[in-house]
Amino acid sequence: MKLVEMGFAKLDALEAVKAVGKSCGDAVEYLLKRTGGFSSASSLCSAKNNSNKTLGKRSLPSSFASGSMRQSSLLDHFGSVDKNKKKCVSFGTAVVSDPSEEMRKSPPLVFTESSGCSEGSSTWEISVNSILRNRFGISSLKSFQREALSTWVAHKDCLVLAATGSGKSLCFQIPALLTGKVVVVISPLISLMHDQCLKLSTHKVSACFLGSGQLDNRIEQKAMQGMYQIIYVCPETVIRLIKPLQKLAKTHGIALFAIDEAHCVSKWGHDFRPDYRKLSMLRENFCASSLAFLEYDVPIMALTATATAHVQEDILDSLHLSKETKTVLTSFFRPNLQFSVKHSRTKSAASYAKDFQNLIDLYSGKRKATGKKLAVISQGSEGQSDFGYHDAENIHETDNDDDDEEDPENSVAKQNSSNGKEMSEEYLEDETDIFQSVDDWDVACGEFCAMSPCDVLDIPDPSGKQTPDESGHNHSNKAKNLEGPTIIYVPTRKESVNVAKYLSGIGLKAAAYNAKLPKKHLRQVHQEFHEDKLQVVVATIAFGMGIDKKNVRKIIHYGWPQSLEAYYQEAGRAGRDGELAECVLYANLSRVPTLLPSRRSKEQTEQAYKMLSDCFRYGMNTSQCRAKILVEYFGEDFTSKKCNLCDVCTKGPPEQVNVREEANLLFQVISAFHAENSSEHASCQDYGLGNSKQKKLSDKPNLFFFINRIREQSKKFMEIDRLWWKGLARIMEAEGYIKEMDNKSRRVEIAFIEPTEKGRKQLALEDDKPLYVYPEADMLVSLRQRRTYSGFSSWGKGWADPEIRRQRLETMKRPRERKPRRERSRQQQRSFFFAFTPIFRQRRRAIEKLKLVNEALVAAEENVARLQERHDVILKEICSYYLVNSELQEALVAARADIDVASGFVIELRRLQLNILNSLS
Ligand SMILES: Nc1ncnc2c1ncn2[C@@H]1O[C@H](COP(=O)(O)OP(=O)(O)OP(=O)(O)O)[C@@H](O)[C@H]1O
Ligand SMILES: [Mg+2]
Repeated sequence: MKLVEMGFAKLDALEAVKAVGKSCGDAVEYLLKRTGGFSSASSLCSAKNNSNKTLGKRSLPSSFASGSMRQSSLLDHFGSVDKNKKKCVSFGTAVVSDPSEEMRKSPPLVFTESSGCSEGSSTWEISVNSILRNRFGISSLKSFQREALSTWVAHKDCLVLAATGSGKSLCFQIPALLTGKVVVVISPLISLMHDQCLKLSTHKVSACFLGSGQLDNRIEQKAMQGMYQIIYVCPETVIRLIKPLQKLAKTHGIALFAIDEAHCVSKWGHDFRPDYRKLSMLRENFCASSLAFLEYDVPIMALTATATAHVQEDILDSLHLSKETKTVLTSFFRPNLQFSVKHSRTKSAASYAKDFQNLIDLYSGKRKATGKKLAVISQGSEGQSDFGYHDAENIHETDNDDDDEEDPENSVAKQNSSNGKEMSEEYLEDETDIFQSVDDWDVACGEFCAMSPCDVLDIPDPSGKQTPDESGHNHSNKAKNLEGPTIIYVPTRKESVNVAKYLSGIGLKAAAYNAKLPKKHLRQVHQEFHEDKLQVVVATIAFGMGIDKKNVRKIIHYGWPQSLEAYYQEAGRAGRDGELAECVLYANLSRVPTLLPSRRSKEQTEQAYKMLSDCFRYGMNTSQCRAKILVEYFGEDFTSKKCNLCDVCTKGPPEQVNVREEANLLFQVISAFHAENSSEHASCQDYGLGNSKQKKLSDKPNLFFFINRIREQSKKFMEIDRLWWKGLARIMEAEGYIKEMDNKSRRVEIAFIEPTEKGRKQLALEDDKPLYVYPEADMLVSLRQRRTYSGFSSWGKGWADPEIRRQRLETMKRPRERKPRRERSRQQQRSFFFAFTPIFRQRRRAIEKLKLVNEALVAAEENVARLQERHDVILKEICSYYLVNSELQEALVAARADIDVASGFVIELRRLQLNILNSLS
C-alpha cells in the first residue's frame, strides 16, 4: 500500500514485495534499480547557475527562450489539478493527535539515488506524478517545480523565484514523500507554519511546527527523532537545533532544508528578518565535508515570490549557498489579477463611505439574496467589539436571522467584547507593524497527524467547495467565488481597527488584524477567515505572507504601501484559484507618501526611500500597463505589451497635453536662479542643503521656491496648482531635463532642483516644438479640484468680510486657555518631541509671519475701501456738474491710480499669505 501511495504501479509494487520481502525501503530500492534509478539533473542544472545571477533585467532560463517555459497564461498558471482530488478538511478541523504511532508503523524510507540521465520522464518524475495524484489531487508538476526538484535530485542548492500562488510549497514538500527522509522548512511566521501543517495533514503528511517561544519539549524531541515527515521551524530555533538536526541527519536522513519566503534574508528586501541571515550556518553545518556520514551536502532550497535582482544576489550571498546553486525562474506575472489605483484621502469616515460603497453593496446584496436584510448597529450595544467584528447579538437585524452560521460562544466578537473597553485605547495606537515577530499567535508549536479526520469520519468538506477541474478552474462555483472574501491592507494598527469598526458597523462581517491585538484573537480571525465566516479582514502587514486561501476576490490597499515588493506580495493573496480577482490601491495621490518609522541603517534608509519612491511612481502612472510595471520591477521582461485588465489598459491613458510653455518657463526660472547664484556659490552646501542654518528654506532652490517665482512673473500661471507643477517636475526629471542637486539625502520626490545639459539643449533651444506628455495622477487630481487663486482656503476666504476679520483677529489676540495636563499617549509623546525639531520651529515662525501678514492685509484692504469711497465721492460730484470739470477729472484719475497701487499691495500680501499657507500645508 505504501508503495502505491508513493506512486508505484500496483503490479510493480507486488513484484517488488515478492522479490525483496515486506521492507518498504528495500522494495523502493528494487523498483528504482529495475527502472534505472534517478536521472541526474546535472544536465539541467549546469552552466546556467551563475549566469542567472545577473542584476538588472533578468534573463529567463533557456527553456523560456525555447518556448517550453513561456510567460504564464491564465490557464497554465493554475493548471493541472486532478478531478478526482479527495475532499479536504478546511481550516481548524484537524485533530491534533500523536503522529508517532503512524510513523512507527511505517518506518521512514531510505531513498537511494543513482545518477545518470534517462530519456523522457525519469523514475522520480513518475513517482512524483503519482504522489501528486494520490496525495494532492494534482495531475502534474509545473515546469518550474520540475526544474526545482531535478536540482534537488542532483543534490544541488537552488533559489526558486516564482509568482505568488504558483505552488512553491510543493517543491519542498515532495522530497519528504519521495525519500521518507525529513524535510526541514524554515518559515517566518507561526500562522504560516500552522496553515501549511494543517494542509499537509489533510494530504496525509505528518508535520509539526516549532516557533521560538516556550516550546513543548515532547514535540521537539519527536521531531528530532524523525517522527514527522516535515518540520516547520523558525530561523532562531533551527539555529539552536543544529546539533540535534545533525544527529537526525545521521539516524534518519534530512532530504532538504527549505527556506521559505527567502526575501526575508535580504536587507534590501521588504521584510528583512535579522535571524534569517544566520541561516548561512545551515550550509556550513550540513555539508559532506563536515559530516563524514553524508555522501552529499544536504541541499538547500530558498523560495520567494518577491525578490528584485538586487535581493536575489543578496540571498545567494547571505545564505552562503554553494557556487553551483541553480536559480529557477518563472514569470512573476499573475494574469488573473486586475490592478487599479484610485485617489482617496483614506483617513476619514467620509472617505470610508465613498470608497467602500461597492464592497458594502456587494456583501449586503449577498445578505439580501440569502434572505437577510442589511444590519444596523445597535447604538448603545454593550458587547460591541473593539476590533470591529460584530456578531448577531450586537447587530439589530431588520429581519429575523435564524440561519446564522457562527457559534457565538467562539466567535471573535464574543471574545472581543469580553476584553473590555480599556483594551481599545491600547490597540488604537497609531503605530505600524514593521517587524513582525515569528510568534504571531498564542501557540509556540504544534503537531499534525498524517490522517485527515475527513477521511476517517467521512465528513463532507465544510466549505462546500467543489474540486477544481484540470485547468484549476472551479467553473461550477464561479458565482460563489466572485463573492469571496476581501482583505483590506492599511498602514497603521489604528486604521485597521477603525476601518474594521466602520465596516462591521454597516453590517459586514469584518475584523481587524494587527500585531498588537491579542494573539488568541488573531488566531481566531485567521481561522474564521479560512472558514469563510468573515467577509473582510482589515489588516496591517501582519496578515499576508504565504496565506493560501483560494477564493480571495479582492485585495484593497488603503493607503500607500511601503514598497512594490510588499504590495505585490499582499496582492498575491488574491485569485489563487485562477479566477479573476481585483487589487485596488486607494491612496492620497496629492500627498507624497512618507517612510513609516522603523530602525534602519543609513544604507537601509536610502534603500527604503528608493522602494517607496518606486511605489509612488507606480501610483502616479497613468499611461503604462500596471502589471507590466510590477513584473518589470522584479527584473523580468514583460513580453506582452499589456495585461488588458488593469485600469490603464481598460480605460486607456488620459489625453496628452502640450506642456511646452510651462516646462520652458519652469526650466528658465531654474536656470536663471542657478546662473544668478553660480558666481557666489560653488556647491549645493552653499544653498544650505548640507547645513540647514546657512540659508532659509524659502531661499533654497526647491520646487516651491521656483513655483513662487513663476507666479510672481506671470499672472497666467497664477492659478495652476502646485500639485500640477510637481507632476510636471517629475516628468521633466524622468526625461532628464532637471535633476536632484542634493545627493546626500534620498527622498521620494525631487526636492532641490538643478538644470541638466540635456534640459539646456532640448528645452532652451527647441522652445517652439510642442511637448506632449501624459498628465500624471497628481496632475489630474489638481485639474479636478482646480480652485481660484483667492479660494485656496476657506480660512483665507473669510478675510474679505470685515466682521469675520474682526472676530478672527480678536481670537488671535486672546491668550489660549491652557488645557489641564494629562497623561500623554505614545503618539502624543512623539508629537511633543517633534515640537522641538527644526521643522516645527520653521512652522512656528511661518505661523507668526502669517499673523503679521494677515494684520497688514486687513489694513491694506481697509485702505482700498477708503480710497474707493473717495473715488466714489469724486465721481458723484462730477456727475452733478453739467460741464466738464477738469480739476475733478484729474482728481478722479489720481484716485483711481491710488486704488490701483493699494490693490496691488493687497494682491502682494495675498500672495505672501498663500505662500505661507502652502508652506504650512
Ligand atoms: N502543479 C500544480 N498544479 C496545480 N495546482 C498546484 C500545483 N502546485 C501547487 N498548486 C496549488 O497552488 C496553490 C498555491 O500553492 P502555494 O501556497 O505553494 O503557493 P506559493 O507559490 O507558495 O505562494 P506564496 O508565494 O503566496 O506563498 C496551492 O493551493 C496548491 O495546491
Ligand atoms: Mg508560499
